[in-house]
Amino acid sequence: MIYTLTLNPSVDYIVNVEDVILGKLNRTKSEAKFPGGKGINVSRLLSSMGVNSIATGFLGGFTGTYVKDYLNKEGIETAFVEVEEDTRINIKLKSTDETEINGQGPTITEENLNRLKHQIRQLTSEDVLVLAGSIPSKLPGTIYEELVQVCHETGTAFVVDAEGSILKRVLHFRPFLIKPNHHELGQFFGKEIASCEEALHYGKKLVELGAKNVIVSLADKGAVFVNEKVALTATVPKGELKSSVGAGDSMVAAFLAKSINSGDLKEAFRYSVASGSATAFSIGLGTPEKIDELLPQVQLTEAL
Ligand SMILES: Nc1ncnc2c1ncn2[C@@H]1O[C@H](COP(=O)(O)OP(=O)(O)OP(=O)(O)O)[C@@H](O)[C@H]1O
Ligand SMILES: O=P(O)(O)OC[C@@]1(O)O[C@H](CO)[C@@H](O)[C@@H]1O
Repeated sequence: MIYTLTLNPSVDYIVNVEDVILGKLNRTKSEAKFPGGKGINVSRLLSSMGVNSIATGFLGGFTGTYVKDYLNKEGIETAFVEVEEDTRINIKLKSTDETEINGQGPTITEENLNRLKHQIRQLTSEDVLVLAGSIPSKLPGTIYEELVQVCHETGTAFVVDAEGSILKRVLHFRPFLIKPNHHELGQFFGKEIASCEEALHYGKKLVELGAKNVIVSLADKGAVFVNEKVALTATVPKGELKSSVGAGDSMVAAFLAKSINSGDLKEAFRYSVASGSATAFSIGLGTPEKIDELLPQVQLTEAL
């Protein structure tokens, strides 16, 4: 079974305002809300592709109930640890630019955390754990490392989608997949990374440091894939950017779904790029139909 772990889920409130004027009353042109948080987005995308997963992490209050009910209505099994305070609301403001304001999230007690650790300890070598998103400020900064250590002991394959400083701590445990964007990759190496060539160069270093498969996304500039056997660059489909929220998570979900079903990692990468763009061209997550429509625009080139 695939488990997705979102330590700090959210209700994403996506508002479209024509021209935001700070310090004034602005009215929305359109608005939408969705359950959010990176692991949750992975579960939702997997579900739309017919792949089951169990979503876990911490949820609380009326916003937590909204997230849980929404997922359950979509047929996604949940195993969240309930916390007392409300799950956060993250504002995604789409105007001429995209602006995000992410909340801090609820307090997580030691007992809450122990319950989660106990859950993760029950996973086996038959399972895959996707750890995605930031670590809430109330939790120890080493939590991913601790959980990944448990996966290492139980033989559970794991995927990490998180910022560079977190990646640094987990690479030696040999994640099945990591998916930094070019900013996160740059943060990892203390360099600015702006092209697919640079991303390939540093992506290969992540493989040397322990990652089994690495995808680096560069938004509309392309994406790269590296493992011990191949290095590929991909073109990215052209279209109207509606909201990139969840685009990276959609890449992770599609790669997992395809690689588990077919074992063909190149095709999984191609599908993953189409999936990222399907979401970027949608309000909310992309659909399998949209992914299939965009797939012909994703061309792979083997890098030397
Ligand atoms: N403007 C765009 N045009 C086409 N595709 C895009 C665009 N922006 C994002 N994508 C698609 O989404 C994928 C992920 O985008 P990006 O590199 O912004 O990742 P990310 O920063 O992890 O995303 P997120 O917004 O979810 O945090 C890209 O590889 C691409 O397939
Ligand atoms: O605050 P974090 O955990 O870094 O990111 C949370 C978040 O911005 O990421 C998802 C998109 O990837 C959204 O659904 C959610 O609001």
